[in-house]
Amino acid sequence: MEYKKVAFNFKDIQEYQHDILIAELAEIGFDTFEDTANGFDAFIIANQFKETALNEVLIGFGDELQYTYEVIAIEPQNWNEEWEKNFSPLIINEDCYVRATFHEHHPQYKYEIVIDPKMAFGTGHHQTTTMMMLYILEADMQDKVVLDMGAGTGILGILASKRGAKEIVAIDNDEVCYRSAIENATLNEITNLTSLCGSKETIPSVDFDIILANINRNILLDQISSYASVLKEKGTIFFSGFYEDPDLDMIKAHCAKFNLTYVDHKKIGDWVAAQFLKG
Ligand SMILES: C[S@@+](CC[C@H](N)C(=O)[O-])C[C@H]1O[C@@H](n2cnc3c(N)ncnc32)[C@H](O)[C@@H]1O
Repeated sequence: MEYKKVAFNFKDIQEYQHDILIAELAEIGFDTFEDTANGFDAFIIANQFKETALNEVLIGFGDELQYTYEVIAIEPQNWNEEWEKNFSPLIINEDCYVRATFHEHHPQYKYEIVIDPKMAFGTGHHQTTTMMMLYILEADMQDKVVLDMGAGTGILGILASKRGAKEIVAIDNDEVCYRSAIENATLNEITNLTSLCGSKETIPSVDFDIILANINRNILLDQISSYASVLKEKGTIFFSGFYEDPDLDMIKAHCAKFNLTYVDHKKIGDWVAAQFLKG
């Protein structure tokens, strides 16, 4: 997935202006923001970036804001190269071992997952993936029908399968991830995972027992109603890809509109994962 970064520099931006601007940028598709010394960087999927929309937002501030900005294309990262350079096998909760094809096989672990990430996200090392894996390890997965939304490498669906899930539908809107999930399922001899390329409109009309979605706050807010409509009564959703403040409260409030009740959440570093129950 190609991204663009818009690097903003401000002269004396007030906190309330900073918050309003971020909220308005989120409305036009920016999904991640990182504060910098003199402003912040805002990230957007490259083909969603429209400079006219950005300028309309900025014009709305009139003379209140003095700023400069620069639009920078972010090269798609070759996660595989990065991973091979830096990756060591990962152990989660003592019984789950994630390794690459070039690492040694260790049969003593109850759940061994082999991942070849190529350009897809999902090796278990990112805090959001780790927390989702912890939820999967704690949950009852036996015979469950699972949706893995924003599947990346397919790591979450693969773990769900190894924990006894009956059927997994993995969906990603990135063609590379869609193929990566198929390849990784094969590497792990998983035969009950179907990988689909698409987004919320691709979700099949199946009654899911469990939904896994590690994406980002804005996409989750946009897709929660679709998840709620295919989740069984008393089914569970595990979300990640967002921060505690203000994202968790926004997600809780939106879930409540669709009869999804907050159960609990985990936090590692700045990242959060949360569990909701239908009903
Ligand atoms: C943070 S990664 C998570 C990957 C993996 N599930 C994990 O937990 O490590 C988010 C994934 O969501 C996918 N994605 C982003 N927007 C999406 C959308 N609208 N519909 C489906 N997938 C999306 C991205 O391509 C990416 O692979």
